[in-house]
Amino acid sequence: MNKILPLKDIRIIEVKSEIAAGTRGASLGIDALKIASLDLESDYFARFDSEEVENVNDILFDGYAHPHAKFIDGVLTMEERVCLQVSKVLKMNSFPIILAGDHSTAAGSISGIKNAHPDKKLGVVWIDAHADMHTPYTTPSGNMHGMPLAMVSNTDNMECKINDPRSETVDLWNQLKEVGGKGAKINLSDVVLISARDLEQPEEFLLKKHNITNFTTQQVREKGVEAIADETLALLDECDIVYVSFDVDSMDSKISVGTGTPVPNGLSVEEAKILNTRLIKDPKVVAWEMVEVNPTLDTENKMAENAFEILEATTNSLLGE
Ligand SMILES: NC(=[NH2+])NCCC[C@H](N)C(=O)O
Ligand SMILES: [Mn+2]
Repeated sequence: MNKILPLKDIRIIEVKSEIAAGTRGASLGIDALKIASLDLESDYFARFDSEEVENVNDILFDGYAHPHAKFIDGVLTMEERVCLQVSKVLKMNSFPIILAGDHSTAAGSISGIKNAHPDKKLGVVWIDAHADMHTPYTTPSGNMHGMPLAMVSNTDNMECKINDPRSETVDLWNQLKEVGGKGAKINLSDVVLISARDLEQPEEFLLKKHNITNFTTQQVREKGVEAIADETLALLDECDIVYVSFDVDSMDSKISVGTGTPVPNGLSVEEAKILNTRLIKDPKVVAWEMVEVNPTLDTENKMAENAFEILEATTNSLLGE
């Protein structure tokens, strides 16, 4: 193992939270990545400082009280904690690489970025099988990992209302939208989706309403991964800074067995690697996140090994290696 001194000050933020997923085990994803790094004989986790955000996973034992926003009280606590940590790392002039369990805490990451850069226009690249734009009023499952982009864009999507959440749920939802400061942290029109292929009607509605681009897996193949990365960044041209969120379920269900909501027709490991390594080279990108590795659904830690390869390659690309 050869030690390489980091050029940029990278800080790893570990968020072992899994309360907002529909299946159990995503909190173990970060440790699965560490095991993968050892099996692949990498010194990755010795190279960077890392800090863990304390989780509230114990509330899972009590059962949920809000059917249209399961464990929303815990989600609120986690968003606040992640927001604080991400904001702190950015204010230290470091680059946060966030390794998280379920995708809901990406709302905390985005709020933290906005908190550190209140005057900058923030764009989001969301590489995911899902659009994660539901609200308690539209969710088919009540799982809040399907809602982070609605939380940070101050979206209720009442036009597509199908659920009637209780007033206690609505109160907590309104508090969630205020984490890191009042009002929207991003505009949905400043989101680019890549490989989102399992959307419900309320999300399709938002895509149309805000003119959101969703590059399909087929387009990635036809145009080439590099071209898609460049087009994505060009679409966010008016944004001052960019956050990249990589949900491992963006990869095809043949490889993404070890994740809670796998979907066919996704990216290959190689495509995901090229995409992330290319995107992170853009100086506008201020934070990168990987989520939803769930080793309890996997065999022989395959997903974490693939995901780790992408993590290491992406980090090296950031460092210019
Ligand atoms: N981050 C994720 N894996 N999200 C999956 C969301 C699935 C579905 N749209 C739901 O709301 O339940
Ligand atoms: Mn997701």
